[in-house]
Amino acid sequence: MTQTVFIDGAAGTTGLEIAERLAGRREFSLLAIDDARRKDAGTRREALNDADFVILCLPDDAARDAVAMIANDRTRVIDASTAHRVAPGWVYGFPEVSGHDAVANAARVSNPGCYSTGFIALIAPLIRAGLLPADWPYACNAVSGYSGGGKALIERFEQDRDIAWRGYALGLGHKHVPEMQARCGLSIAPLFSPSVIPAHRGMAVDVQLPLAAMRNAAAPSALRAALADFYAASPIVVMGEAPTDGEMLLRASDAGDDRIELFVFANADGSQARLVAQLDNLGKGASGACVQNLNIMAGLPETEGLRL
Ligand SMILES: NC(=O)C1=CN([C@@H]2O[C@H](COP(=O)(O)OP(=O)(O)OC[C@H]3O[C@@H](n4cnc5c(N)ncnc54)[C@H](OP(=O)(O)O)[C@@H]3O)[C@@H](O)[C@H]2O)C=CC1
Ligand SMILES: CC(=O)N[C@@H](CCC(=O)OP(=O)(O)O)C(=O)O
Repeated sequence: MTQTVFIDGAAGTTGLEIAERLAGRREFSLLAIDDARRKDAGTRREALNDADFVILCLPDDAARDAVAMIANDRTRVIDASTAHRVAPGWVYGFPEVSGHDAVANAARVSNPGCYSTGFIALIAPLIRAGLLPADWPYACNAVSGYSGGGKALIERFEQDRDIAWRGYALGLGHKHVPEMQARCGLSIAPLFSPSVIPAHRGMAVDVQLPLAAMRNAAAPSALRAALADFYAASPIVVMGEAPTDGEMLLRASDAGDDRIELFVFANADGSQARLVAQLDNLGKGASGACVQNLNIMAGLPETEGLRL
């Protein structure tokens, strides 16, 4: 049976990429609203209540408003915004970490932030396995392609070709920190330093571990083995091949896909390690993850329509 999907915010960066991934899928039909009425509350309310599934690709306040407009208990929601990622009653839409069954049975799913996806993929399984401490002040650097900032940041980077690097969230209060802390079960908020590079898409998330100074931290080989074991069944979260030439590259021309690759690097005596996740901010970092969650909620194979 065909199920109906309404993407609220379909003209935005994340929404457009979801629509592309759903194009040609016979299991779903998209409810479209006239472009001139896409911000009209009455038109949206009708579509929000008609659809079997709603995917919110909106700023946080508009996402909260959209949820409040749903007046039936049939419509199921995936919210790509930050609004509900640590909210009670919402399942965190990272099935590999939250559990596929939890997502499959949920009425409300919050799609993870792009940076959070990298951090949580690396850290959550290792904390759970007792191989890293939950009470360590983790530090994380990350770079993102500018599409991570939506239409406004795309326009800015495409108009000012002179920006080579943009550091931000300099008050150390990036909006992804609460979900990183909560979903990894950390007692101390991670110190998170994001930045943007002049590439349309792509992301690297990098966690530095001074293992010798940490209580109850396992050796790099054990960290690598535990991540490989935890994600062994996943076609989406995979261990990357260690580069043989000593460098990792993000290429501005990279088309991206919906996987995330994890790496564990270490020094010779194993006293220091770096955990690195490489992903597409618009793939597993946003639109790919939305489609994966939609598939699971609809009882379909999780990789249908994904770019793997
Ligand atoms: N880009 C990314 O890599 C990621 C984005 N996200 C999240 O996804 C959500 C969407 O982001 P993104 O696609 O990048 O942002 P964009 O700015 O590209 O798109 C947002 C869209 O929402 C529309 N919109 C704004 N307010 C309303 C409203 N009241 N009613 C209806 N439509 C509205 C905008 O309209 P208009 O076209 O007129 O501006 C725009 O088309 C955000 O919460 C973002 O944080 C999450 C993970 C990664
Ligand atoms: C490069 C850039 O600006 N990135 C966005 C996060 C993108 C993302 O994950 O979005 P949400 O958490 O908003 O859903 C930012 O840092 O605000």
